[in-house]
Amino acid sequence: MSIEIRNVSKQFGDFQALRDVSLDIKSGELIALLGPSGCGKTTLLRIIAGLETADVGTIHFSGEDTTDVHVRDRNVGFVFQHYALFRHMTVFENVAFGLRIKPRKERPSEAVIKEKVMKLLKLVQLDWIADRFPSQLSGGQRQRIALARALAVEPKVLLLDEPFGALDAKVRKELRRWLRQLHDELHVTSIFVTHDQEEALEVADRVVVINQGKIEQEGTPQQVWDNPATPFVYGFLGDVNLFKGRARDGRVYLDDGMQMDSSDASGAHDSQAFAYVRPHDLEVERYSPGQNLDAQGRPTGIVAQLSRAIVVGPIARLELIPSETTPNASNAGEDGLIEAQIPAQQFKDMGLREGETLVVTPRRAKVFLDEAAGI
Ligand SMILES: Nc1ncnc2c1ncn2[C@@H]1O[C@H](COP(=O)(O)OP(=O)(O)OP(=O)(O)O)[C@@H](O)[C@H]1O
Repeated sequence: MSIEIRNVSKQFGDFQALRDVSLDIKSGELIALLGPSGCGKTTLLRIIAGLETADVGTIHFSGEDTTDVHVRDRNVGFVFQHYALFRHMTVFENVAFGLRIKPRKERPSEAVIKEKVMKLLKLVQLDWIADRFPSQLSGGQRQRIALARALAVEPKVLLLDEPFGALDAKVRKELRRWLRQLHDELHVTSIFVTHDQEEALEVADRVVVINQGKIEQEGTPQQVWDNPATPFVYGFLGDVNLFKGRARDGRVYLDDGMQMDSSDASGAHDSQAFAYVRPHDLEVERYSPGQNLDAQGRPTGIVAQLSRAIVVGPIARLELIPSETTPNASNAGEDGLIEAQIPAQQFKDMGLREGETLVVTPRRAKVFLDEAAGI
């Protein structure tokens, strides 16, 4: 079943939770709604489910307006972060619940229920604990049972609200891989709410980034990662250094003294510029005088002191303090640090030591201009 969301807005008192949200979800797609706490993800999910009504806008399921369709007739399955399984029922009975409460005419026979529940328990790889009670399960097992229970009534749409939010990192990782495999088998149109960018990028066919009730960007995980459309998306998708400066005629002059060409700045006359550089897109070299200048004597990298190196596994995370900043420079992180990431092997081969002076040069930067701030 496809879902068409058109111009949906929702207000709670004075607070605008959703602003003119439009989104098309294809049948069988797995979509991640990604955004910070309070951005409106759950509200959108609840409106799709019919648990909440939009002030403005419509939701269509496969072209059919759902406005007057009651939540129980929408054929939607849910899994929430704290999905309370019925404590007094076994795993088997929990999964069978949705089938047993169907009206008599639609209710399957006991034999069919048994077959179906056991098939679902096999699918979530928990058929061996059918007789246990929820209190005897781990958190990850409980969420898999919650998913089996949601799937028992063969929903056309599956809504998952931070389903792995309460679990530890290792189990989360296992379950998200497992959810992806399950989705590839069943192809139920699914919407997955998360504030964890890694989870969204790994699981979804398409990621929808939401901020303050508005869609900032939508696209495949790769599109969104490679080309964040706004500073917000850049910042939300992972660690990033922000360098401020000014841009003129395709060239960016950062407050740290570094300059670079950027096609993002081609139309700039004299605008404020914000250059975003991911830690692994910074090249790190040992400093020697004059070495960070190009043929015309213009600085291409930032001279900085290595204040801290954290080497864990294959990656070395370097924290650097820029040496030459103009008085009003407020660059990189809020604490003024630049973060670079290089392979741990390179770190060892270079024999870097804390306190050394290095040069960091962006291999790749995305520049956003604030024309309004131009002179
Ligand atoms: N019934 C309600 N009454 C008043 N305000 C509400 C109601 N439901 C949600 N809100 C507000 O709307 C905003 C969006 O809430 P929502 O639950 O959609 O956010 P979210 O992105 O899912 O956040 P989280 O990740 O923390 O669950 C929040 O500021 C919340 O306080």
